[in-house]
Amino acid sequence: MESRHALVRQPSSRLGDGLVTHIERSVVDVDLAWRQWRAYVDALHAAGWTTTEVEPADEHPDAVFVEDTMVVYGDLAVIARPGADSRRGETVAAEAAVRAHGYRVARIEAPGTLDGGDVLKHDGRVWVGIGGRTNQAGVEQLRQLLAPLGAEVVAVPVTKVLHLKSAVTALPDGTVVGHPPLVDDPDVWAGHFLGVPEESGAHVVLLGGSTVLMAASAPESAALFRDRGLDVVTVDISELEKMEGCVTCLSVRLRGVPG
Ligand SMILES: NC(=O)NCCC[C@H](N)C(=O)O
Repeated sequence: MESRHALVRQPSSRLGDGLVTHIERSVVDVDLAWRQWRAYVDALHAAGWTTTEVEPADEHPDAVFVEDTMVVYGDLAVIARPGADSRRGETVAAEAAVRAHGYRVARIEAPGTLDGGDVLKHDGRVWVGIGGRTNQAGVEQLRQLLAPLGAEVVAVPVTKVLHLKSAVTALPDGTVVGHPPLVDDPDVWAGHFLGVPEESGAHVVLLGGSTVLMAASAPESAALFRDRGLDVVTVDISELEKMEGCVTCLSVRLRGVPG
């Protein structure tokens, strides 16, 4: 069985000062955010995952969104170069954590930028969103780094939401799910795209087998997935959603056995 281990990172006490781009800023209850983050980590544990906490970075309000710090493929961790200046320093401790798990490490270098949240992987294909955070140079570097591992990197546009995985993620069978008004070009996944009725219904974390984790804010999408035979676990992440976060960006899933 594949390993099930995830990197997570505690929310900063300054979470409410994080970036918001496509939504209105609203007041974050940091204590509640903490409890919601704990419940998210508990949900991973309940599904059989173990976790490592990346060293906290209280000076980085967005550090809890640890997925953005890297792209893990096979035994290689590609350390991101976040598109937002305020997030650049988040990668240092994340790199240390993934190295400690035995992964080889490469880095996106200037002028490239790339956020992990812009990278959707399924079965040897790697779609990378070019938009507010990830640029063409970042995509080309990722293509070069992943080519020896057999991955096919496909660039896709992202203009309506923060990251590619704010728009689409993939179900266990490879069906790509997205809320149509927020997906730039669903034809990229022609024949494999499923529209969902809620924005956060587009965000699923694959927990193994037919189990997916998603936000409690998408009950109609959850019902749709249950009708397709999936086991759906939900968590309330309302305070993290206020900062444009979603279930995917709260962890880096390490599914392979490196080395
Ligand atoms: N992968 C993700 O969707 N990450 C969410 C990052 C939210 C954070 N406030 C940001 O703007 O960078």
